[in-house]
Formats: sequence, C-alpha cells, structure tokens
Amino acid sequence: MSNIRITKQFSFETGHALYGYDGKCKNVHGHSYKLSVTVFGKPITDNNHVKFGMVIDFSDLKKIVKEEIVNVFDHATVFNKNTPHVELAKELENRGHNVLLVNYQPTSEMMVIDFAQKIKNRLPNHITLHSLKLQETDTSFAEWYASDNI
Ligand SMILES: Nc1nc2c(c(=O)[nH]1)N=C([C@H](O)[C@H](O)COP(=O)(O)OP(=O)(O)OP(=O)(O)O)CN2
Ligand SMILES: [Zn+2]
Repeated sequence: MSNIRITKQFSFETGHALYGYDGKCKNVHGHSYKLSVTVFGKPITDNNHVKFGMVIDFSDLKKIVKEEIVNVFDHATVFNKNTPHVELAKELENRGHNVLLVNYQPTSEMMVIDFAQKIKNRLPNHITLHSLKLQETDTSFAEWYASDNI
C-alpha cells in the first residue's frame, strides 16, 4: 500500500509581541494565523475497520490539533516569559485576559517548532508528521518539515 499525505487546515486569532525586536512587531498586535498540518501513513486496508481507506480520520487529526494548539492559542496573547514582557502578561492576566507565556520568542518559526513537537507527541505510532505551515499574514509564513530535521 502506498504512503499517502493528508492535510488539515486550521485558523486562529492570536496576539503577540516580539520583545527586543527592531521593528513594528515589538508592539502588541495580532494575526489571523492559518496552520496546515500534513501527516502521512498508509490507508487502512481492513474493510471491517471503521476507518477503512483512511490514513487517519480528519476528525481525529482535528481533535489533536484543536486540543494542543487551536484551543490554547485562539484569542490568547503570547509573550516570551524570559523577557520583561512577563510583567505586562501578569497585569493582563490579573485583569482577566487570556495570556499565554511561552519559553521562546513567539515568531512564526518558533511557534511552528513548538506546534510540531506538540502534534508529534499526540499522533498514533503508525502516523508520521510530515510538515506544518504556519501563515502569519497573507505574505509571511514558516514551515517545519520532518525531512529537514532528521
Ligand atoms: N522571520 C520572521 N520575521 C518576522 C516575524 C516572524 O515571525 N518571523 N514576525 C513579524 C511580525 O510579527 C509580523 O508578522 C509582521 O510581519 P510582516 O510580514 O513584516 O508584516 P507586514 O504587515 O509588514 O506584511 P506585508 O504583507 O509585507 O505588508 C515580523 N518579522
Ligand atoms: Zn506579528
């Protein structure tokens, strides 16, 4: 049986600020992120299996990505907890805002690395994460490929 790649796309609205950055993105601002998740494996050949013909049910992939990423990042503002932005984050949190402190600078590159690890940890053994594409704006995106990270 052939290996087949399948992709599911997600979107979420997230705020962030790049502490120490030398451009406008040092300011708190937000993006309508688009995330494409591609996995590969062999379609199930057992015709008695409820998932017959599927590599992984799109719904099962959706559940993983929603729980690990979309539900966590959507309408949250992400700050690097290793910067003075932690003070701002605490203030916002105290005022009831949805704040996410991460251990990295929240660029698209670093976010996509984080997302890859989180998704890999949740995939069944017979399914491999092939790639992620995280689109920050219409013209800017970062990609993670398993083949680039062997
Ligand atoms: N390598 C990276 N560069 C930048 C990132 C990033 O995550 N990785 N992030 C930002 C800002 O957060 C923001 O995304 C602005 O990006 P940019 O593409 O410059 O946005 P514009 O609105 O100027 O896009 P145009 O379509 O060119 O108008 C900055 N850099
Ligand atoms: Zn930005």
